[in-house]
Amino acid sequence: MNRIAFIGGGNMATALIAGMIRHGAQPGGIAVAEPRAEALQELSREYGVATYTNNLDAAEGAAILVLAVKPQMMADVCRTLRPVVQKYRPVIISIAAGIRIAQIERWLDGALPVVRCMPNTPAMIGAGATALFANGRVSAPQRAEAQHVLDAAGLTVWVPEEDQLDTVTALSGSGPAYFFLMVEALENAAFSQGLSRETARALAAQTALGAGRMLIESGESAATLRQRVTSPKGTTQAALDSFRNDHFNAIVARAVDAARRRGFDLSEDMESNT
Ligand SMILES: NC(=O)C1=CN([C@@H]2O[C@H](COP(=O)(O)OP(=O)(O)OC[C@H]3O[C@@H](n4cnc5c(N)ncnc54)[C@H](OP(=O)(O)O)[C@@H]3O)[C@@H](O)[C@H]2O)C=CC1
Ligand SMILES: O=C(O)[C@@H]1CCC=N1
Repeated sequence: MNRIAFIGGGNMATALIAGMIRHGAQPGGIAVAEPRAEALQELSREYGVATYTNNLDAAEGAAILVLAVKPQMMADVCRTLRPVVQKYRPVIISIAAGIRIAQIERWLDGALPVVRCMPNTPAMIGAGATALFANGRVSAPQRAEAQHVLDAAGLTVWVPEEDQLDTVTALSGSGPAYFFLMVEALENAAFSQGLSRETARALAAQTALGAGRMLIESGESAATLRQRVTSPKGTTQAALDSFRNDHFNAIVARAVDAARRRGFDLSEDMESNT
């Protein structure tokens, strides 16, 4: 694997680095730049990667540059990286929600190979889901390298249009939070009916795990698996009827649309602020 540098050493960068190391990447080939000294110490101690407080030092000579800072930081971070990017012309991988490839190229001052992707936090345990999109300047070997980095975090899929990444962000990027919210709500409902907090939490979490594994391992659709739980006129039917009466599908569709629109707004905000 070519030398890779991460700009930003927060949650997602750490998750991706952990995956790469688990899959046999050499720590010496991974550099991370990050302002927080404690985060750098932890990355160095845990994974043995090279750590820097200066972005340019980390990016020096890298063939792959992963931009893993908040969307609001992207313009400033890209501008400071210009000299090293123009010198080495690495493939750029951006994981920032909303930020467009055209913006990244403009902030980095030139036409560059850029892969924009959207991973999610289950990458921390190798169970991530990532969608990727590459611009026309990404070569086949660079595309394979980008995929290799994200493969270490879990499932990867390529999407044919960049705009689809806003929907991906609203689905799988933010999605873990929706399932956590559901588990919290189930836990609270069972607690209010008299189960202990501990028991409610354990049963809700294990139910999420079991349902998730069945979705992946059974090869059957969510609808089929749902129907198999639902005895006619039984308890599940009562709950599902209640969800339906409360317009569950419409609630979810509105939430996913809000997330998608927020992704679009994040890039627009950067236009007005930069
Ligand atoms: N969290 C998630 O579920 C997902 C996040 N993403 C995307 O990943 C990106 C990172 O998110 P996440 O890891 O959650 O955020 P974090 O805040 O955990 O990580 C970002 C890191 O970048 C550091 N940083 C800030 N300024 C700079 C700078 N100028 N140069 C280098 N590093 C800097 C931050 O340090 P400090 O804390 O000191 O500011 C922080 O440690 C975002 O763009 C987000 O949209 C994508 C998919 C899922
Ligand atoms: O909430 C966010 O903006 C980021 C992107 C996807 C998940 N977390």
